[in-house]
Amino acid sequence: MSDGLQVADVVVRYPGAERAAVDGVDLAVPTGEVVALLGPSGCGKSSLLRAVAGLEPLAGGDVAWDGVPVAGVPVHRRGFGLLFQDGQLFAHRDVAGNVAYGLPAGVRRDRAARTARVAELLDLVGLPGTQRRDVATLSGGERQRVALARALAPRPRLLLLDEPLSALDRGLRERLALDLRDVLVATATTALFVTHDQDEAFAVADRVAVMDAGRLLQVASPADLWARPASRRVAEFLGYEAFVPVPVPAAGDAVPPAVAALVGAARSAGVALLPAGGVLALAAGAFVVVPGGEGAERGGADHAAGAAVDGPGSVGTVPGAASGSAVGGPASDDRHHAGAAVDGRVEVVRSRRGRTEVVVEVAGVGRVSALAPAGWTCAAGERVALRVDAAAVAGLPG
Ligand SMILES: Nc1ncnc2c1ncn2[C@@H]1O[C@H](COP(=O)(O)OP(=O)(O)OP(=O)(O)O)[C@@H](O)[C@H]1O
Repeated sequence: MSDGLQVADVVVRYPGAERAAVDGVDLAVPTGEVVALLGPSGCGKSSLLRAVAGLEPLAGGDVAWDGVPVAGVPVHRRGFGLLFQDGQLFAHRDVAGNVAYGLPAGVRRDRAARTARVAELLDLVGLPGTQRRDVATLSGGERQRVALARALAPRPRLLLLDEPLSALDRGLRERLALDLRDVLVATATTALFVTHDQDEAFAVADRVAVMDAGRLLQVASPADLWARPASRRVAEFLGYEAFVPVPVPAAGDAVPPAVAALVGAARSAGVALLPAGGVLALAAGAFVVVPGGEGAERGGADHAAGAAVDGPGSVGTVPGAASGSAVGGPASDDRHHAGAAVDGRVEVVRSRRGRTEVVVEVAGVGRVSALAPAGWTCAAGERVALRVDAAAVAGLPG
């Protein structure tokens, strides 16, 4: 028998709606695991969460805990905790009163036990000593911490969180996402966490379930999802910004140097093998600016010579290309050389967290965001040398 939450072929349909909001979803969340439901607005994340909670009726499928269906069990009897975007604190109770509200009746009635447990929960969420604070005086982040303490108070067997951080500003959200993960891990809480923010999903969850148009597209650990998105749709949603077909092998076909460099670097770095007809997905940072243009000079030879496909799913340089900048061949395991063959035209220069990031137009690839070393900058219109960072490149099926 499986432990934890099992969602089997669940369908949620709203009256009058043309299509189901949740359309046959299967998902398991074993005890102790934190799973993020990630997807664009309207894809059905909240509907699925609410169906698990018992707040929406199932139009099909089953929800079970430890193998026992919970469909007939009322919301408050499921042993599931809920936390929403607005923690919905009780304005007429202080912090301790809000947290204590979540405690089981036995603990709530025992004054010493209640005091101790409230203090323990407030320590856990990083708000020690705030018991007597009026909740109206708390910041948005503090309010959500209190709401989290209240939700954890009854030790729910499953905590359902619906965009709990989305009302907060970005910096705070990032910090709270990490704190939230720490709290869930420290309390061994099984959790299903809805978000539309990739970074948040990756920061909080053990596994991420990517959802689109009522269906699950892929469920994997953050690292696996990032390295091996199952489809272009998933990759787009994770933030991959350019897609380049892997050249189909045909002796003598010219391959743009940037594409040759990408394929070479990806192969060298062990990116999942690229079948002929597959696609390379590039995230911001797949190209990195090489200051001083030393890469462009070396790349000049490649540029002039062009490159050619040399085997199934692989790319190499044509005979005559400078060997120091050969790309993609079995003998070339050098990312720097691979990338040094490439240059691009800067279209936009912007600053991100004090570092320069440029949008470059790269022949054969298109517009991509390239990262620059600290302290470096340039102007729109300049050509810059680029190298490939295979950590921001993934292979997709064609
Ligand atoms: N109570 C409702 N009645 C009718 N349609 C609804 C209801 N709630 C949601 N929907 C519709 O169901 C679909 C899925 O909505 P849902 O809120 O589950 O998506 P979501 O992924 O959580 O979106 P968001 O991130 O914007 O909250 C949408 O098309 C939405 O308009």
